[in-house]
Amino acid sequence: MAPGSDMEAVKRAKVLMVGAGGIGCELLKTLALSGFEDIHIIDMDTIEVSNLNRQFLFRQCHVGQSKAKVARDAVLKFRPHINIKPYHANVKNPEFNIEFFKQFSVVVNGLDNLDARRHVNRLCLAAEVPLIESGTTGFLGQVTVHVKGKTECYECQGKPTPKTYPVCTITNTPSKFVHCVVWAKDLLFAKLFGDRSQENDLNVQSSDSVDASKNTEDVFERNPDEDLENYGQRIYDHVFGYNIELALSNEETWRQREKPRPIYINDVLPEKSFQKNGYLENSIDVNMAISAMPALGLKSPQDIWSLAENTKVFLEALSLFIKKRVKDIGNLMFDKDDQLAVEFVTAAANIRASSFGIPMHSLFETKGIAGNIVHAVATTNAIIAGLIVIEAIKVLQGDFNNYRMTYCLEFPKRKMLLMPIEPFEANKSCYVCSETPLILEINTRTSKLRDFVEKIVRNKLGMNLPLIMHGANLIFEDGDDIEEDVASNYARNLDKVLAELPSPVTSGTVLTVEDLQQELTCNIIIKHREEFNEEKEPDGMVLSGWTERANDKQSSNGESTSSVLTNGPYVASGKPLVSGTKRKLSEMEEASDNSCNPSSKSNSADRENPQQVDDNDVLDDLVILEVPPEVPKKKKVQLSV
Ligand SMILES: Nc1ncnc2c1ncn2[C@@H]1O[C@H](COP(=O)(O)OP(=O)(O)OP(=O)(O)O)[C@@H](O)[C@H]1O
Ligand SMILES: [Zn+2]
Repeated sequence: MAPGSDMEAVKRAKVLMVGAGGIGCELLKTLALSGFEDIHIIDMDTIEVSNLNRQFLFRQCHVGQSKAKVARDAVLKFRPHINIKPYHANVKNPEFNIEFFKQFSVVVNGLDNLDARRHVNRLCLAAEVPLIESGTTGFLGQVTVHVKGKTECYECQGKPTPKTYPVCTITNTPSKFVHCVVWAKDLLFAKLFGDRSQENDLNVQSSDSVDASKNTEDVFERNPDEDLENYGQRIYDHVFGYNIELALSNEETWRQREKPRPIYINDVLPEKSFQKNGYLENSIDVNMAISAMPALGLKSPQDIWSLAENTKVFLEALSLFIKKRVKDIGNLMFDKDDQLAVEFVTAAANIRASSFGIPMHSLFETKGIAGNIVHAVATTNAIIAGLIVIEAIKVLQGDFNNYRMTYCLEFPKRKMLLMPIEPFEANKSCYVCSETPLILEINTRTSKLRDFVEKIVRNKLGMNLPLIMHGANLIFEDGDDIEEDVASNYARNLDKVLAELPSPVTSGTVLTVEDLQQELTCNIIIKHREEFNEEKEPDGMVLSGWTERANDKQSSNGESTSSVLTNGPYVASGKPLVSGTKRKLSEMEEASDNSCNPSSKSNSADRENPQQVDDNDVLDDLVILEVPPEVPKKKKVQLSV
């Protein structure tokens, strides 16, 4: 319960809690027990069995029900007289507009993805409602306070891009198991079962291998009269045998690297023992999740399968997708909760690993890597929830001098497990909370409006329902209520290159991009540029102006400083809130690893410092900096007395 003097503000407050998962359950309980009496909850999910170990407001009997509603009911049992209003919905829905947000005294987030966090940040800014943000990953966590006009907004600091890898490392020169998993998941799985119209680097081999592109054009298509067994073997031999042979033909690549070994099915299963086992014929219990393992006698997800077992799982899973899930093919995205997908990816990653002399892993481990899973720690969620409530109370009291962003560390430093830091002031060039224009370097003669909308407006700027204007001309708009002829006009525009739009976009053009729901407007100055570096600038365009980089340099990292944290990972301020799901290979880039250059063999051992959470490459939800921010160079908020 909040101290007596705080109680009035707490009792009167109307709180919006977004997300009723790991942090949200703790938060709702702590809010209720601290004296809050009017709480609205938005969560779009239903309860899953896997939530029960830490989302303690939920029980087995609630599986399948709305998290927001069940959380409300659970808390009303011990605080029956308070008002809790649940919304089983996506916070990005239009009903949660600025007017809706304005009714609240404070918004508290218990979310798990960047997209929703950015959206809530924008609505809080527009509605002028204070926001308390939070995030946890394993033992690490953080809480930040965002009050318009007083502190930075959630987006004032650049969000780190998730851990990424150069395309050539994935396609040609994997050196770690994670590279094989990314290949299996984002290339092979996507190629066989995903949207075939999407670009896919699976076939990229050495640039001089003319045959590669010729031969691989149709290889993933199943011929109409081809039986499943032949198809599976053909794919196997192509990706693990033929493609590796091709890669080997580029001798320069292997001058300083271990050569991979091509693997053909006849080498692994000379007797075609999988046929004898009847792997294609096993009937599947329709009530069970479709799985390749039972028919092959593989029981434990913790076991590391042999090459032969991986080969059988590969063939069986491929066959099951075609026999049992043919409707999904063409639309599938890898999902860590899809057993058959995990089996296929595990097998494919292991076979590739074996080819490159990389140790193989179990299905359990592969699932963790492929799904970016960092196991949640209930106590971290509880600590973070407590800190959120403490900051919410300060915000309600207007106790501006005492706002703190707080980091929860894995190991105590100077006997402190929680690191409180004064909040930063707003970044004057933040495109979200200031009006600074952005600059986009782009090839206006080759890039289509669609590329601009997808890569910049949606991905980089996080806009939900964008509207794009060139002067007074509307060139694109998204929404349900657009008339048919206008919509088909926009659709035509999307397929045009920028310079050939009805009002041509060329160097010097200023585009205005708006999201009315988020009440966000940005001006983007276009600069034509002919060429881009495929590895370093995979989008084929570069957005700047928002001095994310400058901030990074200024802040912490350079001058900041507490020696307190020097040896350990440090959770960067305001950052750990990046979603770690479904990355495209085209977005992949790993700054320190330029393995495309054959002479720059990456020294993975150097990078495998167990102190840095880096390696298993599973920590996408949290940003770890190697240098701690003690005395941030970035200006702190001027505290008024
Ligand atoms: N756009 C959104 N609108 C509403 N709720 C959201 C939105 N995005 C995420 N959430 C909710 O935020 C919560 C985050 O909780 P948490 O991180 O514990 O994830 P989880 O889905 O419960 O667990 P896990 O990902 O480990 O299975 C989830 O309940 C999720 O439904
Ligand atoms: Zn900002």
